[in-house]
Amino acid sequence: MEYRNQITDSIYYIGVNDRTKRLFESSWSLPHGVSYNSYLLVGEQVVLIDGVEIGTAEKHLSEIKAIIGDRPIDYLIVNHMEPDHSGSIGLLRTLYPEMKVVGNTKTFGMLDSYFAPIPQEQRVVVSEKEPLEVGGFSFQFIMAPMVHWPEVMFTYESSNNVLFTADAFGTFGALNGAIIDRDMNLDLYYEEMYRYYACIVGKFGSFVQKALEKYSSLGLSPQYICPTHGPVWTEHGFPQALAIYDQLSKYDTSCGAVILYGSMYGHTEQMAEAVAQGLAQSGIKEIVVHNVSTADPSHMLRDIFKYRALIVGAPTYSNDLFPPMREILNKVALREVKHHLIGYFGGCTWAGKAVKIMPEILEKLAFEQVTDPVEIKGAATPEQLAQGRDLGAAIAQRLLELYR
Ligand SMILES: Cc1cc2nc3c(=O)[nH]c(=O)nc-3n(C[C@H](O)[C@H](O)[C@H](O)COP(=O)(O)O)c2cc1C
Repeated sequence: MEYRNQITDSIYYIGVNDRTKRLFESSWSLPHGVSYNSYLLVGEQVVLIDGVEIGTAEKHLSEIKAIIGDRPIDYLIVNHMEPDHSGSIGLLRTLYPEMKVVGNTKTFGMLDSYFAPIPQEQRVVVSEKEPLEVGGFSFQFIMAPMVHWPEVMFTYESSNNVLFTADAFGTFGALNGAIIDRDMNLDLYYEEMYRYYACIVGKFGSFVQKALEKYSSLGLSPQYICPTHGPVWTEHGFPQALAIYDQLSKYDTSCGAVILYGSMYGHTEQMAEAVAQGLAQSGIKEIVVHNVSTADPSHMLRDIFKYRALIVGAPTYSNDLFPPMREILNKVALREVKHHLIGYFGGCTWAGKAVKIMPEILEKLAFEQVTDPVEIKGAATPEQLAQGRDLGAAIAQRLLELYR
């Protein structure tokens, strides 16, 4: 007998795993793959909630066919227009030309920019005040703007008591057999959630907070929470997923430090080691050191979202800051990371620019600078290495004050 991933009597999981793509959004590594989650509601009428990335559309369509055969899809609800979910809409509309498309006004603005115009009579424009009753299902819509993109909305289906949350509560990691959280070991998905949040949602903390407040004010207690990536959540795993999203969107961090250094010939690296020693000798146990030239940017961002202190060090390069350091600091600035402690150091051989340029970049981040920078020319002297250890110790002391 064929197996289908059924969540309730009328809701099927029809998402697709992608273990081929190497970089999500052409930017973020996928060592454990990713799932594009999509849901099919089969009642008196058929309702599809979100689609998949176009490269995986064939698998998605064959699953739809296996469930509904020749029945049409009557409605497509679009919670999120990012092409990893909306990429297959053009194809779906070709195959199901009568299908009505459900979205808010912003959704339709985006649909019009990506696809051939949808006839007016097939557009169902919804809002928080305009629920939708179709096919024996009762849908309510909760706008969640900028929980990644401006048009994002959550859809609540009350007869099944299921909430569809677009990218919110999503995580990297393909689904390896099981779909629902209670049927799998969640360690990997929670860990990947930090990386997913930092890279994908990280800039929009205040919007995530607003969406979480709205969700809690509605007093819903859904039996399933269905995001567009990663496991389907129940009361078994959802509290921890919610806690991670809440913590990260408040920029709440733990007592620890991330050292990012760039180094071509090892001199700046030696200073990074000294700073790490200073932190460790002062009692900080959570210390992560990344070489910006070789580290995965998603790992650096994840760790910056986890830990309170950031210490950066790089050499001067053609009268500028070593380019890989500029790149990662741009990524940090883009995410509007808040409430961090900062320290920095740099090097040169003839005219030190790195330590002059760094404050211009770091100023925009508005982090708390704990102590003066350390600058080296050529190789660090024993005194300069001691200053590096002191820099680490000063940051450790401030961390310990904050997390006493
Ligand atoms: C391509 C290149 C460009 C550099 N440009 C400058 C510069 O503009 N000003 C300067 O004082 N040093 C410059 N340096 C020297 C480095 O800043 C110096 O060698 C530093 O110690 C390198 O640190 P590292 O050993 O951690 O790589 C340059 C070095 C290289 C390889």
